[in-house]
Amino acid sequence: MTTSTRGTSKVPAVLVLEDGRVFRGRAYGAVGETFGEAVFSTGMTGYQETLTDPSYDRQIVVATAPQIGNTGWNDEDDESSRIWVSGYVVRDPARVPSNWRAKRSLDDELVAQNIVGISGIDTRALTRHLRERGSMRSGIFSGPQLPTDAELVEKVQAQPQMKGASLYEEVATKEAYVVPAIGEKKFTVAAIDLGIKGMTPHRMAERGIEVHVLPATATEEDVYAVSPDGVFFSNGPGDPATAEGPVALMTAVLARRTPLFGICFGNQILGRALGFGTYKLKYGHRGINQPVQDRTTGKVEVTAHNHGFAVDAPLDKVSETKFGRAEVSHVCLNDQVVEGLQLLDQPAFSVQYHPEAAAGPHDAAYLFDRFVSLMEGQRA
Ligand SMILES: NC(=O)CC[C@H](N)C(=O)O
Repeated sequence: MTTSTRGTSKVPAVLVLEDGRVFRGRAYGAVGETFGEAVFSTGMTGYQETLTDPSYDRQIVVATAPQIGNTGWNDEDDESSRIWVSGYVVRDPARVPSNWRAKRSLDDELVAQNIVGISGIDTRALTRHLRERGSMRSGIFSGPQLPTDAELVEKVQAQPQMKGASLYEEVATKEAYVVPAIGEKKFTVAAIDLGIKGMTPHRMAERGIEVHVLPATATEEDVYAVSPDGVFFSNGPGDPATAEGPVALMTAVLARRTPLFGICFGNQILGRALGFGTYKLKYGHRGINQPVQDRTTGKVEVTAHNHGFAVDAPLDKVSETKFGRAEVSHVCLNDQVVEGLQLLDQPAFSVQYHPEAAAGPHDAAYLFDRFVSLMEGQRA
């Protein structure tokens, strides 16, 4: 049974990590139990976009910003049809949301969508722990009577790991749909939904692209049935090493030399289609303040990230792949992680981060223009 906590709950809650560390707090949102990979996000704004991003499926998100919920919940900013995080960890929840667009409080929305959270946690200590030990399996448990910590740790340790998890089919649309171009239609794009965020087709539509969003299981025939000028592969949850179907589809698209753009999971799939490996980062990149350098121009941009895996490609040389020469186009300046790939002999590129970034920043929006240029180039 779930009840609203309104940020003032007295119901005890615990966050339990798989290495045995336990944080005690109070119930926030729905009361009950939930499991997921504990990951921290450094965004100080945009929690509604974060919580509704399908790439957070099966993750318990820790907000490093100490106050959460101040602007409540509105009917405009969702990135998909529901909240996908499996749990939410905050320090100091707002008791009274205040924003002209707010329709309800964040904790009421968490209750309505049955999302178990915890508040009153020292999120700074927790983040430092995850930074030192790495992201790990965790659980939130709330209620008047909780089992012993040892029993809860055992429950957490029985959960599946994120490494090896195949989740994109679970979150993707089952039916194809069309997002019409805004203004004059200039291009048609087939977008493979692996967990797509609503802002992505919108950013394309703003540039005169009619976007045909196709299920994750779409075939080469489904893609070419819409006569696309370009093909897009979206962000998505889980381990890219499991994405055999999308890698095979992308390989077919590359063989036909159709202009191609990928974001996040889509970047990892391009990496794999080119023959690179992927690996799990210790604690990932999540937030809206990550510095990335576009090595093709030398410019540095501040960007939105949400990834726990990365592509293993050489930074210091052009690679020969079965689709010609490829290079690392973007790199994260915090840790030199690969943040983008581009082919030099055909029109295809991808980035590991989020140019659609609904909550901003918008430094990377030029990447959608780059995609448009590739499609224009192919027509010329
Ligand atoms: N936002 C995404 O597409 C994330 C991709 C992948 N699930 C990762 O964690 O790296």
